[in-house]
Amino acid sequence: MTTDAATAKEQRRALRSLLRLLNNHRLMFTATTLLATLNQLAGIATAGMGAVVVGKAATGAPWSDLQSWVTALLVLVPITALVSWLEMWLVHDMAYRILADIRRELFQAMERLAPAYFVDQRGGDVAATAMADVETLEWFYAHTVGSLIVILLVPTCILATLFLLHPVLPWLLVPLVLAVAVIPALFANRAAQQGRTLREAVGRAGAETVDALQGLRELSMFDRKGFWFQLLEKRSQKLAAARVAFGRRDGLEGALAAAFSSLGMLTVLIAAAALVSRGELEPALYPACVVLAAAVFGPVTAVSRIVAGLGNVGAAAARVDKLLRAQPAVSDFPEQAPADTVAPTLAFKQVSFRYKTGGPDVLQDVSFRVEAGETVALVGLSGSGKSTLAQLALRFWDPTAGSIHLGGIDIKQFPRKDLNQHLMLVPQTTTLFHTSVRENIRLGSPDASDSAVTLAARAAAADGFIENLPEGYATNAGDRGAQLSGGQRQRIALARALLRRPPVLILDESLSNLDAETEAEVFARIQTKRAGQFTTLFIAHRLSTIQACDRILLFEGGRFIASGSHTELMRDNAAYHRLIEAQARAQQDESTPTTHLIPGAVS
Ligand SMILES: Nc1ncnc2c1ncn2[C@@H]1O[C@H](COP(=O)(O)OP(=O)(O)OP(=O)(O)O)[C@@H](O)[C@H]1O
Repeated sequence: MTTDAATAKEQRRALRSLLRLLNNHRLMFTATTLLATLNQLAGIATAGMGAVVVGKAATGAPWSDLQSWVTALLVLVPITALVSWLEMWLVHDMAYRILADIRRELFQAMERLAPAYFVDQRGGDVAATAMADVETLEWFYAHTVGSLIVILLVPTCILATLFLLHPVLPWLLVPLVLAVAVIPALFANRAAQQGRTLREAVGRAGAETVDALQGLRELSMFDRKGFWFQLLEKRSQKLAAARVAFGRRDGLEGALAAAFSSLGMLTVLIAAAALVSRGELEPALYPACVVLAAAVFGPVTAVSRIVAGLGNVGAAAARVDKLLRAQPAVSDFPEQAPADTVAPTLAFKQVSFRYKTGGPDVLQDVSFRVEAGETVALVGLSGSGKSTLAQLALRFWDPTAGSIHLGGIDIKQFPRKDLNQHLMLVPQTTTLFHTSVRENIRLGSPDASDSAVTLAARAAAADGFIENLPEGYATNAGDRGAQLSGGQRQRIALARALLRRPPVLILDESLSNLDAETEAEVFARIQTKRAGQFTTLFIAHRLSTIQACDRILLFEGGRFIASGSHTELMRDNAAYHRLIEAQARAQQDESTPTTHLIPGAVS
């Protein structure tokens, strides 16, 4: 099978799969299909009856002969308009309801797939699928599915009417009708490939635009705005070229359909004229024959145009379907919580992990246990696997080997929402939303009272600066927290986590943007709120934080190599000793950040 044919097959499968969404709107779909058929038939009947009136008037029929036709026409015209309006209304109502259903399914899929699946995806491209690709499907639901049913009904009715006028006439038309119907099939594979190129170009342009917007500051600083705008320009041109190529083929199909339609009408025009001159057809019916011959091509051409556009719609459907059917990195979250109460202990048992099959082992045979109420520091060189450990504990990924236990229970036995109740991660970089600081803190605890929010902010040492913001807790954090400093964003993220009172809390360099004094204050407040009761893991580079923890777990090259207090490790462990010496050297060097264990390792 050629690539084009495989693409077309994949798109047909995606479109078939999206047909299932009509099931929830069966009544509406039946009504719109009936209305579409009625609309077509009423339009053709109006044209046909008009032609009869013309024919009769031209052949000198008396007014009494015309009166009933004219009356019927006067009734039919407003009914046709009404049916047409109803059809347009209902068909779009149905289509946009289905688009809302698809977006709902897509957002559910994104939730299921996050975060592992999206590590390899471009945000703007995924956004283009959720917005532009879904919008493209409107054409499929509003103008394709019902119309394909109408194509079978309406031309059959017209050909039957022509048969009644003279049995030869429909047979002259059938081959040409079939030719018009077959044109899109001849171009289907090409159309599918062009549609795919077009949708990919839309996605890529979206991804590049989002990248540029998010990185405008960096592009400005490094004087690369021109380069990036050139790239955007190139993407735009590629998108335009994809649209032109699609339009050129689409236009050719349209021209061929128009040529066959005209040929069909011309054939009937000549043949009916010959029949009239031989006395086999009433002269008064001659205009009606020509009008019906033209009308038979109306729906066929319309559907041929619709099918010609299906390459674009099919490609959009394939992108939507791919996201809907993607498999999450972690599956089988059970429905039932394994226990009512869970002790806040965390244990890694012989855990190994690699991000990709065939990739390097990021963690190798890691085993350790953190007891309830302990405050532990995870320490190691940059890239030694500390963040990976934290993400495995949250089940963003599953270990390649070994297991992770919360309160003695394998975390695979927890439903996702339950696991998130017990275990919370404040990542290195956090996202604040374009809403008030209060709502940002309340993100994971929507029912929390204002005073609970204030207490959480206090525990994160965020209360002081929040109260000084122009509108206090009601101040908008800006787009992704743009109106706050890095340290302020980190403390809001910490308050957000503390508000949920997670039994096990992992802070992944979540205080790295704070100065040493503020970090020490935040650390002390966290300890006051949690020590002895809850378990806290600090992934940290700053010596003061590391020393203040009950225990230090040392990692090197993806392996857990030692555990103990600062004094014990300084005494017994050469690797730890080296790390601390590096820190001491850094402190002596004024040009080097003095508060970090690994120079330049703040990520
Ligand atoms: N999504 C990913 N896909 C493939 N490799 C990854 C991915 N994320 C991290 N890695 C790799 O895994 C290794 C461990 O990374 P990790 O972020 O866990 O280290 P870390 O100890 O937290 O480092 P740092 O202190 O700099 O934050 C690194 O070599 C990194 O390149």
